[in-house]
Amino acid sequence: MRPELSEYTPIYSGKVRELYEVDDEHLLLVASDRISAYDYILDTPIPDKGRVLTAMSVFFFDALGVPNHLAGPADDPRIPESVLGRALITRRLDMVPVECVARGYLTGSGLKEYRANGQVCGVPLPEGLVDGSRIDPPIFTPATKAAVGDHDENVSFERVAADVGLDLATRLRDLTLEVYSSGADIARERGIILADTKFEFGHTSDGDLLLADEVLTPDSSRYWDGELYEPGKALPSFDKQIVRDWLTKESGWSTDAGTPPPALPADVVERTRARYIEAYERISGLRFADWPGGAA
Ligand SMILES: CCOC(=O)Cn1cc(-c2ncnc(N)c2C#N)cn1
Repeated sequence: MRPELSEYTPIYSGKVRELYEVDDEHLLLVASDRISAYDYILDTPIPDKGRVLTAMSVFFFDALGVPNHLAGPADDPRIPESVLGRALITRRLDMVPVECVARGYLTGSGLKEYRANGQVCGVPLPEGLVDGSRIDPPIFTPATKAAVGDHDENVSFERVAADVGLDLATRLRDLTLEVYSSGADIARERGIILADTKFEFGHTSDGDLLLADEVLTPDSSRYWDGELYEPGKALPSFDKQIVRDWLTKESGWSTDAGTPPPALPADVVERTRARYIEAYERISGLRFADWPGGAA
């Protein structure tokens, strides 16, 4: 008999995920079906999004072989039925307050900084790069965690070293670049480009540094369709572009409307759900139908 979610104490609620306390040593990390676009949380959920992204995290945690915070399988008996398949039991860590970002392609806030001063987070880049340019080797571009609703602030490696110490900053950079490169190689072999990603790390009570949070999901990374990539061509988001295009080209809403986006039509929801499942099955080589928590 699985416990009810109400038996666990909620300790954190993000835009699309929640964290609960299971006991002194363990947490329950829950991924919702909510989707964000243009800094709004949309009213319309994408069925199974939480389960697909949880499956992606587990695939990468297993594939990357890096010490991490997972403390049980996807069907762990401590996971309530209501969130089975979109929740994981994790070790409770002392989180390092750094958003550990790796970039293999120049876009987003990195591109904005590059255009202003030819570097990103203090890392100088070659001249002449444009939106979508490859950054090889990838770079570590950390950020400080912003308050809910704000954007994270890009900071330099030196600032991270000043905040957490040079040794830990160096380990965070090395691990971030190693894990990103390994994950990006796996995805690229299967036709999907992970342009950039954000990791979080934490310490155990014994002082071990573990990879935490979600890893290499479409919510923590930019997913691009490798078949569409051309050097210097910024790509639409593999998972969110259907929603973005409907919102800005068909719904009558616009990002400067000053009003929340409208509800999504059923076909946009279903095509978006299918894109998440396609990304998971292509990258993992596994069937989403085999993942726990599906309709009985
Ligand atoms: C709702 C999702 O959580 C976050 O966005 C960031 N966050 C992570 C923790 C955390 N805290 C202790 N131990 C952990 N294993 C974790 C993890 N993961 C807190 N906030």
